[in-house]
Amino acid sequence: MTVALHPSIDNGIKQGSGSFAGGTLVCKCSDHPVKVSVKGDVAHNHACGCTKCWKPQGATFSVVAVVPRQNVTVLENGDKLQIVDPSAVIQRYACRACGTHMYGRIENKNHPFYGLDFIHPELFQEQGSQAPQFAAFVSSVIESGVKPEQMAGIRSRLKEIGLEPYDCLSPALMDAIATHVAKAKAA
Ligand SMILES: N[C@@H](CCC(=O)N[C@@H](CSCO)C(=O)NCC(=O)O)C(=O)O
Ligand SMILES: [Zn+2]
Ligand SMILES: [Zn+2]
Repeated sequence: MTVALHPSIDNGIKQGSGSFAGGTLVCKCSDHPVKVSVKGDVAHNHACGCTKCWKPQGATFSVVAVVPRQNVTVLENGDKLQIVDPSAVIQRYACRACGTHMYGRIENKNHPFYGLDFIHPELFQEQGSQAPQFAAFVSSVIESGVKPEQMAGIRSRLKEIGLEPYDCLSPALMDAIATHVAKAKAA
């Protein structure tokens, strides 16, 4: 049986159009859904195995990307949003009714990713946003109950669909974080 990762990638990665102009993220509520507008395409889209990122029912990974925070605007039913964990680095705003995370925001101005919001592109009503590029925090799925002996199958399935598995972020993002830290130390 094929390993289930996430419904939006289990049947293969659908490439982005390359000209996605943005769209509207919609939560899972049939009544008064939360709607969030995002201007422009997403960046660094990836499958994430960490315990904190929102996953749809039954998924082992989330699919999460970043956008500039000034491009994110709550359009409708924002009164349903609440912060999941105010002490987390990424403050995730979730719908109180259905639990869907609509956006995650970093308020620490010294954080390497300050200025970027985390969103789940599968919630776009529109098609064509950037496809996932890699898989992050893969070993962390064990913290959600995956058995260590399942990891070889999970890593090989990720590679099969074109997502290189990493146990933290991708080398490019880890380099960006280290560069930020080095500059902060030198200042
Ligand atoms: N093993 C932990 C890892 C959690 C973690 O560090 N997650 C990252 C990536 S989330 C999007 O890629 C992170 O930056 N977290 C900060 C935060 O969640 O506030 C686990 O699985 O919980
Ligand atoms: Zn909802
Ligand atoms: Zn995550």
